[in-house]
Amino acid sequence: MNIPLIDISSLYSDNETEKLKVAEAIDAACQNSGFFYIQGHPISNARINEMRELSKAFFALPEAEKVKIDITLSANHRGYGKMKAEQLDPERPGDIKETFDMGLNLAPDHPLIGPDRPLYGPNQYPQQPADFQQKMERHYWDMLELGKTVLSALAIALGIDKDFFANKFEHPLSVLRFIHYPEVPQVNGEKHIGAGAHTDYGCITILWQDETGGLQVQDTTGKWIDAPPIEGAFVINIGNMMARWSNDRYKSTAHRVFSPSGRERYSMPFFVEPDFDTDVSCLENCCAPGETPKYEPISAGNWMIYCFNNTYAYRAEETA
Ligand SMILES: O=C(O)CCC(=O)C(=O)O
Ligand SMILES: [Fe+2]
Repeated sequence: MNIPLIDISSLYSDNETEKLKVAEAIDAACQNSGFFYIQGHPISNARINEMRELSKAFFALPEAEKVKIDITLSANHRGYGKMKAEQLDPERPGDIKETFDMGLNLAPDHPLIGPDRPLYGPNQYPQQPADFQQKMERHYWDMLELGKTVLSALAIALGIDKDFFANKFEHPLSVLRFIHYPEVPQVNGEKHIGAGAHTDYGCITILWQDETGGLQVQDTTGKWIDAPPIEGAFVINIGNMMARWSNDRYKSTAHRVFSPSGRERYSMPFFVEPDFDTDVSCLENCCAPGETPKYEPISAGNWMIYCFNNTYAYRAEETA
């Protein structure tokens, strides 16, 4: 299994032949490992450094400050997730990481908010620094544009209307997340897992990771393959929603963060997820005539809720 590095710059040009080449490279990667790197995207190094500093400053706040915006206080799954709040691999203890999640910031009285769509609502932000919200939201929208650009190539690759995905992000469920994996000393030579083995829930994930390394992807034989950091590149992987849409033409592959060194690490995934009510059912050309699709239709939002309830103890208790 290999994880190719794909230059997507021609997706920003008018050259249809070159776009098609990018789409074909992405198509092959999504069928093979479900993972690829991108370069030639418009997110600058300066921006990444700015977000990196913001993340570091946030996690360095006193625990008492961070828990004021704890994710358990949010009706729509936003805010600070403390150590072990998330258990990605049900076979292992909670993840040794802390997180901050933000998304589309809707005022509490927005008409989309209600018991039928519990993932919509306001964000929770720390009080300091003062420009935290502005920086987060600017990056959120820029990452969403990047996500939509990659999805336009996926639409070409899947042979569907090139705007099929583009018009499904009016009120996206997409989430920008900071993750901090603290330094963990090795005990009895035991290897340390920061994020347990899991697949992602949404369409695609666009991941920035720092220089530490530790991301691993499982191949079809069960072996773990390193997906090391490449400067200036993002790692992109297919999530379950895209696997459902494509009837598993595209693979939602298990991955984890494994840290033999136990060294501190920061990462920043952007989960590209469409509007709550988006119908996720098998694409017409991903199922042979007369064949039954592998997955039942479901709305994007209900799928996300189902997934969150399985990985967060606090949510499982609420819904039990
Ligand atoms: O931290 C990483 O590199 C990966 C995190 C991840 O897989 C996730 O949040 O879904
Ligand atoms: Fe993941």
